[in-house]
Amino acid sequence: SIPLRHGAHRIGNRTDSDMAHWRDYGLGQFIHWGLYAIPGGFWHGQPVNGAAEWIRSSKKVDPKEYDALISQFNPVKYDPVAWALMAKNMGTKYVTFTTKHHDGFCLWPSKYSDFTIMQSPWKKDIIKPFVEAYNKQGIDVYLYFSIMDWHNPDWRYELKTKSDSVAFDRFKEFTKNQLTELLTLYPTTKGLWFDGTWDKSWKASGAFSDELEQYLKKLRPGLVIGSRLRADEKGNRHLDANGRLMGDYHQVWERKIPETIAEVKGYDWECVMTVPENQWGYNARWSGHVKSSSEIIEMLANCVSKGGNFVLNFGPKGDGSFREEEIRLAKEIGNWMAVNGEAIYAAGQSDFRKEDWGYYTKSKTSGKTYMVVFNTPVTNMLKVNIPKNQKIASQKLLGSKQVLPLEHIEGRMHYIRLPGGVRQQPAVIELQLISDD
Ligand SMILES: C[C@@H]1N[C@@H](C#Cc2ccccc2)[C@H](O)[C@@H]1O
Repeated sequence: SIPLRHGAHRIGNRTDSDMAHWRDYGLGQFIHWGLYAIPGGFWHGQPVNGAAEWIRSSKKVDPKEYDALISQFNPVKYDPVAWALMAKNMGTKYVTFTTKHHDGFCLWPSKYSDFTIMQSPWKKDIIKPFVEAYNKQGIDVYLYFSIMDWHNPDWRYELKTKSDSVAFDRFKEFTKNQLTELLTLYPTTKGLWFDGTWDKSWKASGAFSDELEQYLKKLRPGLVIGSRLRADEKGNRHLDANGRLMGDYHQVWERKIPETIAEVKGYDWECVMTVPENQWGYNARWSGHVKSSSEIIEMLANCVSKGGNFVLNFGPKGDGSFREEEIRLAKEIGNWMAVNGEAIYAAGQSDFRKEDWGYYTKSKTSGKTYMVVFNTPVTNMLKVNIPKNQKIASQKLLGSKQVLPLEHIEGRMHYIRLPGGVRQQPAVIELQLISDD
């Protein structure tokens, strides 16, 4: 292997209780909120292509005019208690909240920047009441932080000259100071979700990213940090030059889900997903496909069946209220989770071979296996290939507890018959297995 000073320092996944707790979440919420929620994808009355939270980078937008939005940020409908209740009712176990996106606007009173909530009409910390409200609902809080900061004059995409490096050294110090602030002001933070680390300047800062991660974990032992923070000294990200994961979980799964278990490569991982095609911040015009609650539940079950967590993004409006589509989705997902959550929480990959009708998950607590059914065959007969040395002791529909007919086909192959009728939401069957010596 290639000798590295700033590559992965651990081979294999974390084995501590904080990471075991992270592994069991199942369902998370992402919230993208900031100045970009004010224009909501429009500029001077015209729609701007691309993600709403990237609008400052559009050729149609004068950055100075964008930055002046700070004088309009006064979210009179911001109600973190109501936000946390909506998340709780959805069945959320953890939330990741944007403290600073690429535009550099800080939702907390950072003393290292003049572009914060304190210079807006709101003049109050947004993050503190958010953390308190979510923690009160038993939801763990993770803080999103963009390394790339378009507002900071010391940010560089590339280090071409000596003066670039001098400026970027100041920028690194600024970054470390802001992160220290966040962990000090919000000590219940369970982890940091880094973004904006794809440019050459950061790829050339592998040693710093390594030292920063070690500094943060010393400051907050147990902190969970994904693979998007680090670069090794050769500029590799996520996996170092020896193909080893740099971080506590694989953070590449943005708006995509591994097709196969093999693609997971045994790492801890989560998928972060938008409701429309690619909008994280509020966009007044959702164009293209908007996902239904059943589609989202399928993505959730798919991720859990492959040992990962699924995190759904919400983009509140500039006034702090949520759009109707997101309120409805949270309710519909919550209704399903209330009945079927045991197939998702503290669950992961099962011993069964995947079938066309949907996904198997296995509970780490009860040991039960669950069939999360999305594609009901016209026969209503679900193929089940029972693993060797096991047999099914019971097969019940979650919710109704209705025992379903089990029919042996041949060898390990069986059929479980689903009751007929049209279903609005995916059905879940609980399998109790016993050894078949
Ligand atoms: C979690 C998501 N990461 C951010 C991004 C991006 C991005 C940037 C360049 C090319 C493709 C994707 C989005 O703005 C959102 O914050």
